[in-house]
This record gives sequence, C-alpha cells and structure tokens, in this order.
Amino acid sequence: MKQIETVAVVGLGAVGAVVAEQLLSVLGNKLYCVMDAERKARYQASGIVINGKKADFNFVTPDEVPVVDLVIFATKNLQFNEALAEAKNAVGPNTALLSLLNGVHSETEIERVYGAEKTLYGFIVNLQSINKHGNIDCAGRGIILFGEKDNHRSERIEAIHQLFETAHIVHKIPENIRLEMWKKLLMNTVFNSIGAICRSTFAGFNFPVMQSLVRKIGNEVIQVANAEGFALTNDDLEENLRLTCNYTPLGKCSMLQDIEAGRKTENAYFCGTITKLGKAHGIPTPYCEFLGELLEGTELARSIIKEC
Ligand SMILES: NC(=O)C1=CN([C@@H]2O[C@H](COP(=O)(O)OP(=O)(O)OC[C@H]3O[C@@H](n4cnc5c(N)ncnc54)[C@H](OP(=O)(O)O)[C@@H]3O)[C@@H](O)[C@H]2O)C=CC1
Ligand SMILES: CC(C)(CO)C(=O)C(=O)O
Repeated sequence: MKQIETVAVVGLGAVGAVVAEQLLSVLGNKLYCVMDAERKARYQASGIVINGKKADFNFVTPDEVPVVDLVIFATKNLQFNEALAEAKNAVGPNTALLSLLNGVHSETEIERVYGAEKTLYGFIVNLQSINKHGNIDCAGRGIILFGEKDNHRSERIEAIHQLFETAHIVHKIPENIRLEMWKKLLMNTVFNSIGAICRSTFAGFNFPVMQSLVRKIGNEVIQVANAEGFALTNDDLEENLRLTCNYTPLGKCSMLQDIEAGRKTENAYFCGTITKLGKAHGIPTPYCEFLGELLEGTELARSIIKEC
C-alpha cells in the first residue's frame, strides 16, 4: 500500500466527525461515511455541524460503499457489532482497519470478524469534543495513536502517517501501541467510572477522598494489566492523576456526560473488562467490581424512572 486514496468512517460522533472533517479536505468524495439508511436520511436532512459549520460529508449506506484502503471505526463500544457488519463491503484483501474506540475490546472483534492481518491498533487522546445530536462542539482535535500489533513500521503504517500529515491530523506511532492502549484503559476505568458515579468534574479529583478512590481502583487495573503482560506502574497512575487534576476544573469525563444525557455508558468495557480479566487471572478486583455494579445499578434504576 503506497498511498491511502479511499477511506470509510463508521460513526460520526464526537470522535468520528472531527477526524472525518479533517480527512474530507484531502479526500473529498473518496471519504465515505458509512451508516444505515435511517441515519443517512436523518443526517442528509439535518447535516453534521462541527463548530457551527455544516460538513459536506459523503453519506453512504453499507450497500453503497466500495472497497477502500482504510476503514476507521468511531462508534461507541455498545454499537460496535453493528458498525463492524456495516463495513463489510468496504473491506477488500488489502484494506486496513483502525478502531478509535476506547477500551481493548474492539481490536479483538475486528480480528475475529475480518482477520488479524487487516487489523491495526489505535485510539485517540486529548480530544475535547462534545456531541449534541450531530451538533459537535470541538475545542481540541486530539491526537491519534496507532500502530501494528507487533509495532513494526509497515508500509501501511507509513501510508496512514502520510495521509494524516496531509490532513493535519495530529498523530503518533508509539513504540508499543498496546501498552499505550492499556494506559488509556487505566485512565478510563479510574477517572470515567469515579467521575460518573460521584457526578464529579475534573476539579473533584483534587480532594483526598477522590484520590483514595483513584488509587484503590487504579491499583487493581495495574495488577490486571501486568498479568496481561503490560508493564503499567504506579507512576503511570500518579501521572494520570496529576494530568486530570490539571484539566479544566468544570470539565466532565465522557462517562459522566453519558450519565447526565441518559445514555448507556461504556462501563462494561472499563470496570467490566478489568473484573472479567481479573477473574481469568485469579486476581481479586473488588473495588472495580463494586464500582462497575454501582454504575450498572445507576443505569438500570434510571431506566425505570424513564419508563414510568
Ligand atoms: N468523546 C470523547 O471525548 C472521546 C471518546 N472516545 C471514545 O471514542 C468512541 C466514540 O465516542 P464518541 O465519538 O464520543 O461517541 P458518540 O456517541 O458521540 O458518537 C458515536 C457515533 O456513532 C454513530 N453510530 C452508532 N451506531 C452506528 C452505526 N451502526 N452505523 C453508523 N454510525 C453509528 C452515532 O450515531 P447517532 O448519534 O446517529 O446514533 C454517533 O454519531 C468511544 O469508544 C469513546 O469512549 C475516546 C476519546 C475521547
Ligand atoms: C476523562 C478522560 C480524558 C480520561 O478518562 C477521557 O478519556 C474521557 O472523558 O473519556
């Protein structure tokens, strides 16, 4: 793969729309935004608006998309199975598949459905983007980290690097992409789950009681990561805590935004993953299990009120 000429994006929310908008300037109509017919009709009617400007995306249904060089997934984990199926016609023998979803689940699913040889590893950090029904307010476009599972600089990694350079997408090809993904999972499991259950903005993490929760949950994630072969340390946790305390004081993690908007959260992919892997390795994770159950209970209790 010398050059990436065609890209399909599945999921045009806070992450996907922002990345797609940057690619649009380079690829034009060769950027295909894939979605079901109901979404296509809805988006054609209302458009996707990023920072007040309507993006001129090429919306296509799964039947309309051709085989492309690169597919980028950016739905929530809860919608990922549908997204995977919708990408079927875009995937040919040389297509590379990159997921920007949080957690460590989506790459395994891509490998299972489309094969390990097509699967890249990746995620996005430092994005400051809020999606209100297709109206996206983006204060920071974030950094995409990506790589091959074994971290070698393949031809397709170089081709994506070139594409992102041309589209001014800030990106990094780290030495060990899967270690970086576990660092992000540490961050999401700790700060998203605690922030959501305590209804706390980032400033709340300055309180000693919140920091005590951070260390209890974080310690379990580190133990599970180590058992999985990823050398996370306490320094990673303390660095994350320092960063989070310095975020804009009234900012909210995405899981708290989901709770407040009445959406289902990605709890199953954060505390849920740690609890499940902890059991598989014989590592007790009582704090993650308890926090995960509190979040699940919060979502269920909320659904009863909604139905009444
Ligand atoms: N938001 C953030 O700041 C960050 C998010 N992430 C991660 O990135 C991932 C995406 O998050 P985010 O962008 O916030 O989520 P959003 O909910 O904003 O966006 C998801 C998008 O996917 C669309 N979608 C859902 N199902 C389908 C489908 N079957 N076909 C096509 N499109 C579909 C949704 O459409 P519709 O709205 O029409 O239902 C929505 O536009 C998550 O894993 C999240 O944890 C990572 C870093 C930062
Ligand atoms: C809060 C933060 C930055 C880290 O957990 C995040 O990734 C999110 O809001 O989803």
